[in-house]
Amino acid sequence: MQGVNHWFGDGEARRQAIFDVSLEVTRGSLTVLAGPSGCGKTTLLTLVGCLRSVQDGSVRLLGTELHGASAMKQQAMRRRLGVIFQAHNLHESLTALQNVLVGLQVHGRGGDADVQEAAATHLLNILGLGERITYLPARLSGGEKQRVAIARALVSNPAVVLADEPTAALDRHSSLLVVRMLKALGRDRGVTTLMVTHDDRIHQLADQVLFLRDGRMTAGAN
Ligand SMILES: Nc1ncnc2c1ncn2[C@@H]1O[C@H](COP(=O)(O)OP(=O)(O)OP(=O)(O)O)[C@@H](O)[C@H]1O
Repeated sequence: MQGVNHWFGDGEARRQAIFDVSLEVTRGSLTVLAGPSGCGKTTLLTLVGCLRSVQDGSVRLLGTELHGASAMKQQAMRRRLGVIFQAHNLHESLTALQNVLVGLQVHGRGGDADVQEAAATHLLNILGLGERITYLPARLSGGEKQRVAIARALVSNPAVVLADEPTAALDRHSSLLVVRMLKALGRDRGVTTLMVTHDDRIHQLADQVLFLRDGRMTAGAN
């Protein structure tokens, strides 16, 4: 990102939420975005994730400029991302496994159904949900649902993972598992993760921690 500004609302209600933000995230790294509630973390994630259009400044994602990118281009870029947001948005009528497989369909990945199912099952196993792959979300705890959403985001082998508080509902053991998994994906496959989290333990494991305050980058936690 270079010199990014962003506004919400129109007319009298128009407010600037992001002020001249520049940042760089290296391929394969785990970067944490931190800062108080309302400082603009989610806004930045949604700009990188092509979920909002860039209004001012430059956002380059995987070598592509997003400022001025067409809707089609933005859609194509979204297919290369794995997105984990706070609201899990699991389909209530689908099992854990089926919810993960939806992650592949959304990304337009064809291929052998058995291979896909094996990949999804493998991820759910690693995330400690092996016993629950046939459960509907209603029978899963908040943390279990969150892990299904994580598996869904990762199953399509995204180049970039964007995660907003992905470990908020997880205990210490599961949080560390998820972060170690993301770090391993970075090391082995060059997957880049940009994550919003308040969890200090994750800050310690990150390659880079960026702090925001009132929509501006700051030098450190304050
Ligand atoms: N859709 C919107 N319309 C108007 N204002 C918005 C909208 N989304 C965010 N804002 C405002 O922009 C600012 C940044 O919000 P944002 O959600 O990015 O903060 P955050 O750091 O992610 O907060 P939290 O940690 O509470 O999730 C806040 O002042 C918020 O009220």
